[in-house]
Amino acid sequence: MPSSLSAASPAPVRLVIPMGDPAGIGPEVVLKALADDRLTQAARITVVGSRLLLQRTYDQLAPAAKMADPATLDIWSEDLPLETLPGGQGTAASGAASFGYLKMALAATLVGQFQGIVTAPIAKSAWHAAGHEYPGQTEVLAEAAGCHRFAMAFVARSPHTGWQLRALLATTHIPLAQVPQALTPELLSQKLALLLAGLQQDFGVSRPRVAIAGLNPHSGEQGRLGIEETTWIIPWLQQQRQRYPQAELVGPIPPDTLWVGPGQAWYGTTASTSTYDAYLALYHDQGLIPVKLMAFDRAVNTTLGLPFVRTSPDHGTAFDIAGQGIADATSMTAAIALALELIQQRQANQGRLNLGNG
Ligand SMILES: NC(=O)C1=CN([C@@H]2O[C@H](COP(=O)(O)OP(=O)(O)OC[C@H]3O[C@@H](n4cnc5c(N)ncnc54)[C@H](O)[C@@H]3O)[C@@H](O)[C@H]2O)C=CC1
Ligand SMILES: NCC(=O)COP(=O)(O)O
Repeated sequence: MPSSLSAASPAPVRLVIPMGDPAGIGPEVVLKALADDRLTQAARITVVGSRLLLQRTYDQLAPAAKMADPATLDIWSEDLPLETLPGGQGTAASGAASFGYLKMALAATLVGQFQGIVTAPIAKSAWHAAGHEYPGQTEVLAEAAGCHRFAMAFVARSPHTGWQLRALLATTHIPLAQVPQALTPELLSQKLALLLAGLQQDFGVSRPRVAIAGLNPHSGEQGRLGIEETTWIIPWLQQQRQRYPQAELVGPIPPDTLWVGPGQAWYGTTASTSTYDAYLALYHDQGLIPVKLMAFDRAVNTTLGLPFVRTSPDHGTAFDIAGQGIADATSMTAAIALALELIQQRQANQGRLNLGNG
């Protein structure tokens, strides 16, 4: 929990949480996270979902787990017949419901009712079954905000050392075979620009140091194990160094050794060889395997480039354990806490701008 959270913010921060797939662990982790008074005192939080389901989740699980009582929450309820939800699997009905919650939260955020959205997990397969062919929530948010440049980043603070891991994925939900075609100098330039802006504006890092992964084993071993590094990634990186003299851009680092420094800094096992303010991974699993290995219980997914703050837990709907009361809400709690931090940081930036203009 960041120490910067305070109930004494100048204006109450307003956050909205679409409840995610009703057949997954979203309702449970939302109620567990909202049992933390530090979060509910620091912001006015609205949940968009099914009041009936939240109540049923509370009635079934609260005796054994610390949960917010839905009666005490601000809930915008879009109720659905609970008998249409077979427990523990995503369906067209659950996908339609979670899509509807997201759209409702988004519409209210776009007209300024909320400064941030914390999305609980949805199942892409359930969305597709319901006819919503989006790769994920990120693309729905970006499209509605009219945002063509956006990026998926993961942030986690080590409970062992306090070090903050930040990783951005250059490509996300596409088949692995499409990654080499999808990766272009233009795309990487766009993602790097978003990362540097996010580090400076949202995380207060004025002279960012960023490590950029290679694509191939050993970063191509001088063309013997892949040619992308020599044909364009290394020349592209040279250009970016000239473009951003205030930043230190290191790479392409062999993708396996890239994560040695973060692992050491995360666990504090040995003196860290080298760490960076952020890591730019070229595809989903190149970034998310190490992030989840270190921080599955607490990493937060955040979207850079949107006009509002968006965070989400790093885990999915966990249909296999839904309704059992054993879902860990640490990542959901961290997602709400990070949203509050980012909103406070943006308010502080705005305050500085206003003072400068005055
Ligand atoms: N933020 C989001 O909306 C995300 C959604 N997904 C979606 O979730 C669905 C399931 O994806 P999976 O790959 O199975 O990942 P998953 O994260 O739902 O589950 C992976 C494993 O981790 C466990 N797990 C997950 N969250 C947990 C928690 N809070 N506490 C305890 N155990 C937990 C599950 O029981 C399962 O064994 C997919 O449809 C995927 O699209 C996946 C990742 C993020
Ligand atoms: N692997 C991250 C993930 O699935 C989250 O995607 P999104 O719904 O936040 O776009």
